[in-house]
Amino acid sequence: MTMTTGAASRAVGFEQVTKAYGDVRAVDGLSLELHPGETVALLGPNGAGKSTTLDLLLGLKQPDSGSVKVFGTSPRQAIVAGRVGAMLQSGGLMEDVSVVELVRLACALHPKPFKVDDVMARAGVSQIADRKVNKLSGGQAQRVRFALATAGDSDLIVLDEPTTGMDVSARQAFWATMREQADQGRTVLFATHYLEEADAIADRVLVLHRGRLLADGTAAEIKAKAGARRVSFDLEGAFDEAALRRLPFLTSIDISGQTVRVQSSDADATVHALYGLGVYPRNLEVAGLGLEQAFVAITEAEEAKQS
Ligand SMILES: Nc1ncnc2c1ncn2[C@@H]1O[C@H](COP(=O)(O)OP(=O)(O)OP(=O)(O)O)[C@@H](O)[C@H]1O
Repeated sequence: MTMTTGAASRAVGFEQVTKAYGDVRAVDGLSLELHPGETVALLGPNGAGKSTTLDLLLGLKQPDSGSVKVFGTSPRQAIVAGRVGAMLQSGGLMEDVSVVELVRLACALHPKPFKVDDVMARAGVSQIADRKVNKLSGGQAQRVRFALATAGDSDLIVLDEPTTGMDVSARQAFWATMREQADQGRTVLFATHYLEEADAIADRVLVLHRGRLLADGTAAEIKAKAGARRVSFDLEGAFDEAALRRLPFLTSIDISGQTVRVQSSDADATVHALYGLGVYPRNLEVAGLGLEQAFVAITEAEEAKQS
């Protein structure tokens, strides 16, 4: 991938990056470029390489080969320059300090800090300013990590499973704030297992599998890539279950009483064949896959290819 000098200084790029632990290739020839103002979700099954990718991006791990550039410099240089804010899953919070003391420290360390009160308010931790950080609930600790990640005017915000442990209103407030950050031209990259969040929030979705990029596009493009559609209908009276199971292009079928739900790689052909069985389906619905089903279809197809 080649970038012009101006674009390179604004972009975040992985070029043919590989990182192995013994025999396990956690990241395997990964190339991608992230742009200002993008909100990007990083998805993948357990062990796909998401955390390793974020660690490489933050300079916490070094690639075995390939290069990681953050705004045209190394991840370390970008962090020292205050261009990166991060919220990691495991990042322990200091013991025995209060929330406001910790946020003050993060602001003091940032080259382009925001006002402590603003950071606290944005992260929704003003009410617990004097609480010791080792006495916080899981969701409160996440909000404090969020405050630390947004203590200054960074250009890239990296979030690993940011909403784990947050209640519904905390999640909504969190994502509204992240949307503002992206609207102001920052790049927001988050790894998540909550596919509905990726669907609702991300402009771009990256699907990792065994360290490789399986899909890269909008949520709608990823759903289309999976190809399959959902068909559901009700049948009256007795019907031939075996014949239903033999319908063409089915990738899955679930028969529950009189209700049948199938997933088909060619819904038109499946529905046509259904009428050919001489049954009269009621409440027939044909719908695209949700991001979660598309994700499962894409990763399972890849597993099947590799085994
Ligand atoms: N320090 C390590 N030593 C050895 N193997 C590791 C190490 N860290 C990660 N791995 C392996 O590398 C692969 C990628 O792990 P990684 O944590 O990046 O995946 P992930 O997508 O973040 O997974 P999860 O969704 O479970 O958090 C896995 O097979 C994991 O077992």
